[in-house]
Amino acid sequence: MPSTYIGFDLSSSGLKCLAVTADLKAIHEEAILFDKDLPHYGVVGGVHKNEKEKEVYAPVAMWIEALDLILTRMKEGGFDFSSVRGVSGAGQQHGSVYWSDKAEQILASLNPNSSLVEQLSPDGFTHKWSPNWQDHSTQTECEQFEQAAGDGEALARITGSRAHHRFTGPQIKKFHRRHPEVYEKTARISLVSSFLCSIFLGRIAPLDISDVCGMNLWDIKNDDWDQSLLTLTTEGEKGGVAALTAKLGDVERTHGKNLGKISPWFVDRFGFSPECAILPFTGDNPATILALPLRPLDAIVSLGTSTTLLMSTPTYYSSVEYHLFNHPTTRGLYMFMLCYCNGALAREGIRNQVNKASNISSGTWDAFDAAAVSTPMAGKKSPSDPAKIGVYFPLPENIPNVRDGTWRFIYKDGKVEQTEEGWDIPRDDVRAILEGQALSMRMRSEALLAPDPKVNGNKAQPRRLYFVGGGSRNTAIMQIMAEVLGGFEGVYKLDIGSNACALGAAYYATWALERKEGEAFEDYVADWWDEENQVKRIGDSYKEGVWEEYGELLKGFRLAEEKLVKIAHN
Ligand SMILES: Nc1ncnc2c1ncn2[C@@H]1O[C@H](COP(=O)(O)OP(=O)(O)O)[C@@H](O)[C@H]1O
Ligand SMILES: O=C(CO)[C@@H](O)[C@H](O)COP(=O)(O)O
Repeated sequence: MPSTYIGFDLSSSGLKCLAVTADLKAIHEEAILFDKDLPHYGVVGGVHKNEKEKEVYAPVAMWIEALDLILTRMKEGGFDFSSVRGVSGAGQQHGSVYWSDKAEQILASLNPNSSLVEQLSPDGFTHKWSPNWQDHSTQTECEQFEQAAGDGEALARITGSRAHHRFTGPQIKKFHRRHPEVYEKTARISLVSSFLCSIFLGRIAPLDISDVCGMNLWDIKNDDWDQSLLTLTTEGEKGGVAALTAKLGDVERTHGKNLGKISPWFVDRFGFSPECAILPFTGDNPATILALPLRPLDAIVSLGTSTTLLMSTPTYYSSVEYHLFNHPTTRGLYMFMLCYCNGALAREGIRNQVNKASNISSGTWDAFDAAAVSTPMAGKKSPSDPAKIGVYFPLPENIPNVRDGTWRFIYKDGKVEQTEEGWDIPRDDVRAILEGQALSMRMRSEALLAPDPKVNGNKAQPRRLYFVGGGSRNTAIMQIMAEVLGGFEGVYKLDIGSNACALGAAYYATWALERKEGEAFEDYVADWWDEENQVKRIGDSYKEGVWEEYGELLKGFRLAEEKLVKIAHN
């Protein structure tokens, strides 16, 4: 049996695991879906919601039980854990886990005859929930963060992002305001990525240098915590900054560092080699960019619960419009990200309405897809018809920062009007949601894709457009989004697209252990990259005339969004 390397993805909807060999061939995939496989937690989409307080949170015990279950299934399926040389992983970003002072001792002495959940929960934690990235309960804290830095732009210059409800700094500040005695009793705070890593390591793991940028606390350029933001976070809390930095622990600045050997619990219970190495675990989006040999101007659209647009860039050019994170493997590179709360769930909402209108009861995508491809661009049956523009936010949104709702517009002769006149609802909503989601991404990535006469001529579009995530199973969705976004070298989907994040984590583990002295991650992946088998070309993305016509529609979309922000500002 050749050596293998595994990557985990602890995402919103489930826990996924993927194993590769040193030449980056995927050999095994496994997934646990929280709603279906662990129904006793009563979650929907992996989370609980308190609508009144705009809180969204997940049970930490469910994640732990999922880990035991996924490994059990792999073992029962015949997976040979003794072949695993290294483990890495990824976690949904921004979520935090609150460990008790007993946690280190429990982690270090796990009994292989008992499950993880029996041993770690509840004594290992001071709080049994982890705030989820869909949480919108920290408006006050976000305002304080931006004021402390000067404004949103200034905060983005320091931390890579303006203040966001889901970011861990504002969440921790709210946590000690709401539960001061629980905060005080908390010995350590992990991100979801370092939480999962800690279980494998048998001690609390350091935070990852990329994932730490999702906290609004890390000064990216100075490579350290921002002291004034830590002070703000701990305001009114008697332990102050010293207590918080002790709870947060170290941030691992060495990319690909071998953090130590796997905890004996995994050796005894599942047959891992005692020599198996644990590598840093990063955020789900940083891990996704590791699943492909991304070059400058290549863009990934990840169609998961959240919908994200990801790029790798050497330029630290911050803005309130998007996020910059440290690249997970390469110093001096940054990950550019747009992240929408209303991704897959919003698309599913329209799908359900279309199915209901056609008396289709199951969650199939056929009627949605048929409506998507048979509706003309912007719902215009003839050139003189007004264009239809729709914005669908079943959840409050970050981009732009507005409340939940649905807004329909028509656009003609340079003017937008909010109206449902002429709309065939829900049929026209299908094309409108896909175009609207892609137009928003196009509008906000234009600066990074600035025209370059040597590369993309005079068109602000990506080189290659890659689709990943659950929605990359859907050709109609990808086709329409690709027409809006362009991609002068074509549109591709990753073969294991619905598991890109776990794949990126498995590549990270492989590179960390197998690289030659000083070999960059990009070079390692490029050496083993098998274009024919790892990606599928879906077609030409840039269609002359179509992309330009969407450029015209973008002017209407911009006006519609301006109107919307006025009506629905959070
Ligand atoms: N055939 C399909 N067409 C469109 N969307 C799909 C299809 N299959 C799955 N999805 C979407 O993929 C989403 C899950 O994607 P995934 O990347 O696994 O999510 P996450 O990593 O956020 O947990 C589901 O919410 C579903 O809407
Ligand atoms: O909040 C963000 C990124 O800022 C989300 O992308 C989360 O990281 C969770 O993603 P999924 O589990 O939905 O893919």
